[in-house]
Amino acid sequence: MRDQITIETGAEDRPAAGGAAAGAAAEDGTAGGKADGSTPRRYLVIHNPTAGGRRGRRLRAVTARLEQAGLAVTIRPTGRRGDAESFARAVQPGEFDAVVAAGGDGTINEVINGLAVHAAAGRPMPLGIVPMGTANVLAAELGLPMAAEGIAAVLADGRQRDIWPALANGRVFSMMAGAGLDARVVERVDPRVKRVIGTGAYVAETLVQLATRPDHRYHVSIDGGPAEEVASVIVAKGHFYGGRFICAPDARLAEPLLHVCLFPRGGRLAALRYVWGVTAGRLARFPDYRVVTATRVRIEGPAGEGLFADAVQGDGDVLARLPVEIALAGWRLPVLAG
Ligand SMILES: Nc1ncnc2c1ncn2[C@@H]1O[C@H](COP(=O)(O)OP(=O)(O)OP(=O)(O)O)[C@@H](O)[C@H]1O
Repeated sequence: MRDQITIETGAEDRPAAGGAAAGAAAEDGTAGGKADGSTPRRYLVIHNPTAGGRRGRRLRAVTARLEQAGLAVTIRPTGRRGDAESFARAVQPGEFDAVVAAGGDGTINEVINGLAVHAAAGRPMPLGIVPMGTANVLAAELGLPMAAEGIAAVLADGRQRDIWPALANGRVFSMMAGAGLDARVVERVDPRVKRVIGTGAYVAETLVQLATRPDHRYHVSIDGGPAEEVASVIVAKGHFYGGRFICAPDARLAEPLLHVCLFPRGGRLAALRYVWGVTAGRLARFPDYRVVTATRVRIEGPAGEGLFADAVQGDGDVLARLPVEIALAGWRLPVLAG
């Protein structure tokens, strides 16, 4: 059954769009495909070959298992930033039964932004995930396995769970968005260092930012209320942050609600204390730290003051610039997550 895996090398190799409409999301909660099994389910795998220090072996093991399970897999490698989103957006109704993002949280975020077009139009295309990044926060939040066998089993099983993404100035995020220290770290972290030392690169960049950055203030308005001044803010859709740290313990992907994490105190010492609180799991005990639920958040900040103070990170990449309007996207995305 070797011919059930197609690996594309360039745009000219891509099959024409179209094909039988198998239905993106079957009513039984599994990915589409004919009930009698006569047509193999077709998965498009969008692969970032540069993600996570090139964990290509994991993807090969996953696709081999999907092939054994009788699925038709098309692998479409990205060539540059933005490709993953374009590939996902270009999928035609009925062309594939699911789109699988093989990469880190940045690539998954791009694929979700591409799938947003289908979901918003009422034709949601299920998302699958092969976690291949540094932190893999979304995979952790969904409780996905990290080994090839487990990943393939979840994808082949086809069972779906709905998540409620959110928007930051029109860009979709699934896990979290933030302004302040973490956004600056995301903007400044060196991808080459990340490839070598993994999540340690974020720790190193956080220390650099703490040592060098001036103290910026941000104004956060929740559900149209009065603006509150903070040093940093994270708007969470899931409860994990930056790996397996927890900022918003009650945030759930399956709930259409934003959890706004407010870090009010300014200054380097306070920032260091918050970083320690997050990494040591002590944040909830800080009397000045608050988490507020919301459906709409506006963040204004030191736009134009330089030093990357106006970056807004979403799912671990810079997604927008301040001022930013954050709100629920208003549509659900089915995810192959067992
Ligand atoms: N072929 C490519 N070449 C360069 N950049 C790419 C390519 N494909 C995707 N990207 C971009 O690279 C960025 C990082 O990718 P991704 O998140 O998948 O991997 P990572 O950085 O190793 O993992 P993590 O986000 O978990 O740290 C994303 O923003 C994505 O848009």
